[in-house]
Amino acid sequence: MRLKELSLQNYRNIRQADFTPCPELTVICGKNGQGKTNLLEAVWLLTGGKSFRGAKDAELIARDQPFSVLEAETETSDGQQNQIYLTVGGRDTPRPGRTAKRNGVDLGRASALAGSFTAVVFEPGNLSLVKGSPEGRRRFLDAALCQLYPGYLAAWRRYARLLTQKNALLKHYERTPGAAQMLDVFDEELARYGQELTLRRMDYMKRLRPLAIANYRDISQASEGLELVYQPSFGDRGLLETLRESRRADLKAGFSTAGPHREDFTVLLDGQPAKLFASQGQQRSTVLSLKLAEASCAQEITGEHPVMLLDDVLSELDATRQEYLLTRMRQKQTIVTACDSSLFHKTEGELFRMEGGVLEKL
Ligand SMILES: Nc1ncnc2c1ncn2[C@@H]1O[C@H](COP(=O)(O)OP(=O)(O)OP(=O)(O)O)[C@@H](O)[C@H]1O
Repeated sequence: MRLKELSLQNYRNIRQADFTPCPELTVICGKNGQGKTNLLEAVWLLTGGKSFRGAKDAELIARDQPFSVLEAETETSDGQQNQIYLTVGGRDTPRPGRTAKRNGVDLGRASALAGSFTAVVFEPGNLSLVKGSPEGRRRFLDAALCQLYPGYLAAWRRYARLLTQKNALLKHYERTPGAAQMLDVFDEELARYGQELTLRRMDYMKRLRPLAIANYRDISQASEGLELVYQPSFGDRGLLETLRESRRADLKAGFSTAGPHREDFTVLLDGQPAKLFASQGQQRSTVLSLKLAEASCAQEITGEHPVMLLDDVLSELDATRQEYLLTRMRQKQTIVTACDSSLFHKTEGELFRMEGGVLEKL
């Protein structure tokens, strides 16, 4: 996958910019708060996903403007070109929110762009993948699986809705006539969709694990070993049996205590839980290994390597780890932001400077 051109108007602090990234490594350098991440975020929006910073649509529009416009040309590895036209409109405009056209055809919501342009983003917030709550690790797997299998999102939504309903019933169990039978029905349905989610996650982990381990070995020059262990919520007897066995615990807790919404994966470094012991640099190396593995998995499954968007990736990495990344980044289209451009002078990447929302090729 490749981004050939992107032009922006009134996107956050960027009034107007024309960006032609290199087919391999492109570096956006500049001081803090100049608009480097804003540019990466704009590229990410072309995937149809929400802002990776969790921003609301209105925050994406330059402060005193009614809407922003993003126009892009992308190309797949077999030469298929797509023209993407995406607008973010304020509440009072004729097209509020994020809407998109692809090759002149109106798609309505920008989320319908999913699949036409793919990217994997690394941003400093991802560091919580290692030390943060299981929810972040589940979100990492779910986001990757939603991009790869459209059916996954549908099953996930069904499961989430059923879970909310079951939890509401558990709260009002004593006051609801026929509650036990209703719980039986919920558990059967939850098991149906939940089992699908867990099996997909485990299958994905099987692919991701060796790639992430190899990436970590390369990044760290084999100075320590990564291991990932998925913890499914059920064993050979299946999810339905586990849900039935958890009934008493569910009633006591007032919520559903078992299922894919409680699963997690453990990250180990040299056999020790990274959650407890990983240093800043080791956390960063772990997340990078996972993100690079995510991109390789996508290529294995879809045939298309996503564009890598790496925000402030090199800080806290020692010189050996930085060098490994800089050489590896050359192989696929990668857009990196950095405050310190000197690191990139040894590479063949193209350099841009972002200053006060103005992008300039160096
Ligand atoms: N909707 C908006 N309208 C105008 N300016 C905005 C808007 N949203 C954010 N900004 C401005 O964008 C700037 C931040 O840009 P960005 O997050 O891209 O910084 P950065 O160059 O990546 O910096 P750092 O190196 O610190 O991460 C801030 O000055 C902020 O005020």
